[in-house]
Amino acid sequence: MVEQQYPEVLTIAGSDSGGGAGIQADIKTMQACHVYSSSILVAITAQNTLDVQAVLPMPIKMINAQFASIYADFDIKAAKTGMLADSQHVRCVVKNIKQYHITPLIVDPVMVAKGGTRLLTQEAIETIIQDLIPLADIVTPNLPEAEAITNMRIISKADFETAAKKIAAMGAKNVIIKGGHGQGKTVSDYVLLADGHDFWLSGDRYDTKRKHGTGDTLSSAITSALAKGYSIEKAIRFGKKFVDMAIKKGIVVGHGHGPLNHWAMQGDHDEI
Ligand SMILES: Nc1ncnc2c1ncn2[C@@H]1O[C@H](COP(=O)(O)OP(=O)(O)O)[C@@H](O)[C@H]1O
Ligand SMILES: Cc1ncc(COP(=O)(O)O)c(N)n1
Repeated sequence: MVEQQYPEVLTIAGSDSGGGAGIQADIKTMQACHVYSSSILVAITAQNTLDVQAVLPMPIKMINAQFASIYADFDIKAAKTGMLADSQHVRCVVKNIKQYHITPLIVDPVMVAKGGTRLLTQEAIETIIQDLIPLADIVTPNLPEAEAITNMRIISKADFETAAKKIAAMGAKNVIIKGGHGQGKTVSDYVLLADGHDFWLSGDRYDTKRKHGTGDTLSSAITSALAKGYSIEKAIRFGKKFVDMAIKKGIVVGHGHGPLNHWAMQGDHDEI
């Protein structure tokens, strides 16, 4: 008999019944990155690749109970947040993050699903800014999320840099503004690190509608890499490579915004 230990990680997010985004994308990514994933469900969605058909936020008591269960038993090396539904649920998650001193923490401020359904109420954006972003080691907004958080339009490279500085001033240590919602042959994410060092992560923009769960996959790969002891910069670079491969080597599932291929880096033993 052989026993092995893997770094333990946690995702605090919503369930996607279609398996492409949310908790399911997180767990698949973490598994592929060879870390052990635990999960706290904040909301359940009835969802497929076409749209979100229904949303049910979990009772607050049940969220507190999940945190208590996890932290009574596991040695969580890194955690991430995803869909948090509304202000009350953001505040509940914040309370638990403080209570259990959860760090490093990656905050993916999920607001709207690819199909257009809101996954966070408008008023909760302010709660995320006030209460959650200051706790983030890394915050990973996409373009519309970064615009909502900073209340500015982001078009030019200079706009990305200004917006990232604004988010850093809100208390996030490191900021990634993802460029997936932009235009052009390449897709570029802008990274501003805590020490002021900044860089762009650019790659081919794949012409595909199979991009459901790209943000969840990126933030989960980064969380996994941090749990394995990578530096912030190395973890971010690894995350980008993981999501790039997972989009590039697509799989055929569903009739709409299809999921990614979380097996894409399997066998890449240098990286994983
Ligand atoms: N068409 C694409 N081709 C290659 N990479 C992409 C594409 N769309 C998004 N990405 C990458 O996927 C990650 C998530 O980006 P984005 O889609 O903007 O986030 P979200 O899923 O939160 O909306 C980023 O690293 C981005 O560069
Ligand atoms: C439960 C849940 N969490 C997150 C997303 C965002 O993923 P995407 O932007 O790819 O739709 C989603 N659709 N559902």
